[in-house]
Amino acid sequence: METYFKKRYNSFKFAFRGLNSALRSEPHMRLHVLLAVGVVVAGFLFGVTATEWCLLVGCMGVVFMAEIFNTAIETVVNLVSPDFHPLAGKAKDLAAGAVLAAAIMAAVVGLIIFLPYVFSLVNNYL
Ligand SMILES: Nc1ncnc2c1ncn2[C@@H]1O[C@H](COP(=O)(O)OP(=O)(O)OP(=O)(O)O)[C@@H](O)[C@H]1O
Repeated sequence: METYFKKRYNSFKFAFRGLNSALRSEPHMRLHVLLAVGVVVAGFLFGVTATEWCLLVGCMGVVFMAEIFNTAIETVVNLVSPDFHPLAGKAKDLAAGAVLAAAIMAAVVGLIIFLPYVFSLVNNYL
């Protein structure tokens, strides 16, 4: 039983090490976190609904996840193919494309949620 809990504890420890490594080594990851903080601040300022919070948090999670997978794929590609190879390039381009797709979708969801709040704020001041 102790071994079971020790293994689970280690799994979490390794996963947090992965998160820490992504944050420390990836400038893009830090940018995503900065943008997410901006979204959370805007969410509180505009008083978005519970459903809107769920959508925003879901989008942030998908972007973080895509960026971390992208980093993992880049790392493995660098390990197995340090020299130039078209397939290595394709794998990295695909992983980067996944991040871009997630970021575009998150931006669209953000605009759909926040634009009406911004418009009503502007209308109140006009
Ligand atoms: N071993 C390789 N063989 C062929 N093309 C490669 C190789 N390594 C990188 N590339 C090409 O260069 C691009 C940039 O690769 P790089 O490893 O610099 O990632 P990056 O853009 O710095 O990623 P990030 O900024 O997320 O760390 C890749 O998307 C790919 O097109």
